[in-house]
Amino acid sequence: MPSTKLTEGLNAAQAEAVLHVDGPLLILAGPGSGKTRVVTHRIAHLLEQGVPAHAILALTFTNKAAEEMRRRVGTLAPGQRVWLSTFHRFGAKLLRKYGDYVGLSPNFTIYDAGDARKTLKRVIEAQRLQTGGYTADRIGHAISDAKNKLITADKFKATSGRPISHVVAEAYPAYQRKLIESDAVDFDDLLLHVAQMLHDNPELRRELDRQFRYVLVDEYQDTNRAQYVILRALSVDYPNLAATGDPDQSIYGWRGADIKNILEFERDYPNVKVVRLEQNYRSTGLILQAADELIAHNTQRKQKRLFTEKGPGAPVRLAVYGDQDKEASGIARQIREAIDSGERRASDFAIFYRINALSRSIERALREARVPFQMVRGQEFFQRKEIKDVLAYCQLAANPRDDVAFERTVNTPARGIGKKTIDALAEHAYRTGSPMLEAARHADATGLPARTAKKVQAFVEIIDDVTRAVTGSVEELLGVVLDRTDYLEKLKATGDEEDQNRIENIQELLTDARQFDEQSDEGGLEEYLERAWLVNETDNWENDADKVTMMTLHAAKGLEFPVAYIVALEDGILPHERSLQDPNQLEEERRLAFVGITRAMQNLQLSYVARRDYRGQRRIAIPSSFLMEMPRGQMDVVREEVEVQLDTWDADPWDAEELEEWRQEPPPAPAKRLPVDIAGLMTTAAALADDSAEKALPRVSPEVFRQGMVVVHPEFGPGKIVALSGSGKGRKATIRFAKAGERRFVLAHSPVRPAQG
Ligand SMILES: Nc1ncnc2c1ncn2[C@@H]1O[C@H](COP(=O)(O)OP(=O)(O)OP(=O)(O)O)[C@@H](O)[C@H]1O
Ligand SMILES: [Mg+2]
Repeated sequence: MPSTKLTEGLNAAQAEAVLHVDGPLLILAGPGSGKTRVVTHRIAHLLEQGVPAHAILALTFTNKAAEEMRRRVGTLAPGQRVWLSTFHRFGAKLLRKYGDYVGLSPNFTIYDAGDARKTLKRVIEAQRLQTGGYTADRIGHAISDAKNKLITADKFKATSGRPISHVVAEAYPAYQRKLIESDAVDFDDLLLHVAQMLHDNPELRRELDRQFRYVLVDEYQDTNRAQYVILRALSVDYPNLAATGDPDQSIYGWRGADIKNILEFERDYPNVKVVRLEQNYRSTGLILQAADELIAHNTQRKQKRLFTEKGPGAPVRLAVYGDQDKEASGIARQIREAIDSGERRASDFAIFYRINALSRSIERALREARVPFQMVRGQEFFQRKEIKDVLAYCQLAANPRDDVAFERTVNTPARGIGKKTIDALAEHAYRTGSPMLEAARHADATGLPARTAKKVQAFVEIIDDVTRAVTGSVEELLGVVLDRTDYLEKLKATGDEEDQNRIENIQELLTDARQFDEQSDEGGLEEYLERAWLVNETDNWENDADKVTMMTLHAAKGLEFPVAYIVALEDGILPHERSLQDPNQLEEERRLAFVGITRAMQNLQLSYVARRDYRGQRRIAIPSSFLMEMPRGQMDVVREEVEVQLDTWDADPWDAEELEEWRQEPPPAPAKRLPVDIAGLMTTAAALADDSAEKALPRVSPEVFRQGMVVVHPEFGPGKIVALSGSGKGRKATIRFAKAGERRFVLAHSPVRPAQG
């Protein structure tokens, strides 16, 4: 039986899922249990069973995941071209073909967030809509929210008690009309239009359902309403939908992802086969246990079993640093040493953070330690001004109704067409119901001064020339744009260093276009632009480069690394401050931490610092409440801060004798395991409020403390008691710390200990 090759090395549950052919299938399982592996093997198995490649559709959330799946299917079933894509690119493809169902031409433009926001602003201005003080950004978010929930512009209703909804009720339909008039869509439309088109046109739905007979979705827990409806519509007559997911890894609630989709799956397909995978093949036991205990604190979840046969492995390290620079250099040093000793290679390591802003000190430290690294960041290249400028010419040539591209290009590079002229053209376009390029074509009839009209005319001629070049290769087309606009020459002429960088970027764009022309068989400008606009955060990640990976926790989903670091486990960062008021959001933050922890295969370090410069402020950092929820007794607790404090001791006005005593018998030495229960490190407000956490604090009687005594505090380092008051549980101490200054503690609740302890 040929399929044994595909199930070789799989466990029974995995094999069962792989060999399942017809009928709905739901694979619910924790991290590292082989869900993604099952999807690829299942595709290969379907092919082996004689299912034609074009009848299989596999949807993922990032281009990288799609690419990786394509690669793996390629090795299992060489030469077969299955449709593997992200939801958004799949949506774009369908709309190119069937866009007339929703009023789009095949050349429609995809607006990124910036272009969409510009359009919204223009609409608000042109129609003089009352915004009630809400910014275009806020309104845009509300519209996006509605779209993700499949609430179309005509169905959106203002609700009393939500003032913004009254603004949105006016702005949303106007914005949507403008998009259609511009033959453009925003990202959300790529799903919304498709869902609507499938809903409104039963014959089209039937046709596509038949075409995509087998649909597979990985990371199903992150689907939103629109994606759910699309999947549902494609699996009515041929209900061969296979979804894999882990509700505990749902981290896109803020983008409308809805865990309910999993529950509805079981309702919509009553005869669904549900497979649970329970063996984790990725991580060692102690890492898994830390993850498991953390996620157990989420209330809205089902308990899952997950085991590993890898043994306990190394304990999870919990490292405390003085500040973010020490955190960064500490990590860089560890990595450097592991590489130098030959124990590890750079690509074994990943460093995760909650937000991109935290990456700066790490980047610097890795550079100083000469550790090669790659930072995975979104969209950047195609978001650069010069790149958007040049591509906007192509965009306008492809779609003459694209007013955003018109406004971007009409005076870039500067050709003496000012804001007044542009406003006059916009006004004329609005009145006559025509696109701005059309208004520009009749510039002499718009009442503009003759000289200005001439300049506008010259611009229109450039666009016409570019339009004639659209049928050629993308590289040639870009050549025509650069040639007709003198874009490069004008940058060269400024002599500005920034502009010289821009020139290099444009050259990189030309290279990118050349590669595209060579590789794509269908090719074409739309395809190229689509690729440019639908880039994901992880697109620039090279998984075969020997470099340390740095990325946000969101980007880390689905990946794995032998060694992982999660930095800044501090309240307000992870969990993010936005989530602190809302239990649902707090649970999503916990899932995000869970995703991070479960990326690690053999080693995991979690860290926080005592002081962090963040958002332009230096502040005392409070360890994340999530740390309290993990099995701290089994972690390796490492502090590097005390040493630092001693180094700066001289600045302190304490007497020399006392200092000498300190040096001879130092408190917890750097980089050594503390005898203190790690719970003692957790001085969060939560710890004080939470009875069980309090019990875990080291038991030192408040009566032990004396005036003048040298004590140590896990965050602030060593300090000296300068005042005492009260007694028993109410005994309070004022302690002066070398760096953090004077602070007051209720001793019974504080982790302060005598220095010798
Ligand atoms: N039966 C197996 N035998 C050996 N290794 C396996 C087996 N199944 C999966 N693996 C390996 O375990 C690791 C995790 O698998 P995979 O990435 O498919 O898990 P996942 O469930 O998709 O995880 P996540 O939820 O994080 O996306 C991979 O390195 C994979 O190759
Ligand atoms: Mg996976």
